[in-house]
Amino acid sequence: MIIGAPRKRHGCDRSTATGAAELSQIVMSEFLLTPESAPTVEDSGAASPRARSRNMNTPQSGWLDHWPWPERTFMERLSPASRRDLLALGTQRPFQPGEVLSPYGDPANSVYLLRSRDSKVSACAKITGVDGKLLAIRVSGDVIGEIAALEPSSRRSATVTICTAATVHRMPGAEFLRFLDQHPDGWQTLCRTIADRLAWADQRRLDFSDCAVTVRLARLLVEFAESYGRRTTVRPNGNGCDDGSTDAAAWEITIRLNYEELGNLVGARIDAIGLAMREMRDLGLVCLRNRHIVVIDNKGWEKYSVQP
Ligand SMILES: Nc1ncnc2c1ncn2[C@@H]1O[C@@H]2COP(=O)(O)O[C@H]2[C@H]1O
Repeated sequence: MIIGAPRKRHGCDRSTATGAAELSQIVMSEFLLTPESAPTVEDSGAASPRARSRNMNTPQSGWLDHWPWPERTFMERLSPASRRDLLALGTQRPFQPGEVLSPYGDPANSVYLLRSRDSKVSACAKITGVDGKLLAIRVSGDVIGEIAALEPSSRRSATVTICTAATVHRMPGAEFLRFLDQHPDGWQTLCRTIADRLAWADQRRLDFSDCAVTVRLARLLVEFAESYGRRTTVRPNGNGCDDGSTDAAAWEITIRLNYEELGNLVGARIDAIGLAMREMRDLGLVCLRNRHIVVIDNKGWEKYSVQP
């Protein structure tokens, strides 16, 4: 899933419109292409001998038959047979947070399938544009690098950085295209993924032009909580979240995002994000635990036309 494929549509009062400059910056960062060379995972050679020995072209891939792929991801949408065939392609290797999977402008065209190492914690990758601004997040079950595979003469449209320990299945672009051709649900699933991405971008642009920063952020946080939240309980104490057994139900967003990254996603400056977070904290809607944002189940979200 691409955070966040839109599930709800909301309008906003035009009186809360934000600057067109902010909007155009985000739009530009999605479409500008400037070739640039940087070392890539692909340039560092094929998979290590260890990784090759774990090539999924083995019957061992059967244990992934029951893997809990997150909802609306490429893998979740494929039929079990197609899923098995995709996992049998290419090689896999572990990645650590901070490792760059592919840099912006790179000419390589492998396709990557992201997978969590632990079925209870979703792996994530951050997608950043040429200006280093966060454009999107991909999680376990998503394919990454499909754009260059579709047009082999193009360069990577964004930098992809792993943000939690993950296993990455890598396959040559041509093999991925063959997979799509040979499986009835292949192309359809890829199109649905790209449609989600377009819809999300459209919704963000609507929000950017119509809604106040706090509303944009509230919607994003609730979407993140729905898609990537881990159920928990909290007793908010003003700043942090004290754990408690009988306290408010909440969702801890498993992906760590700083204010700058949140600002990139909703088209706002870091100080505006700080103010919006403070407002939500004061209303008992969010708190912070180990630098993870916790979204608290509270009627107060209705103020922003959302409810977790
Ligand atoms: N706006 C975006 N939203 C989600 N994923 C993206 C976005 N821009 C780029 N990507 C992904 O990042 C990858 C970078 O390499 P590719 O251009 O081959 O394919 C790209 C997509 O898989």
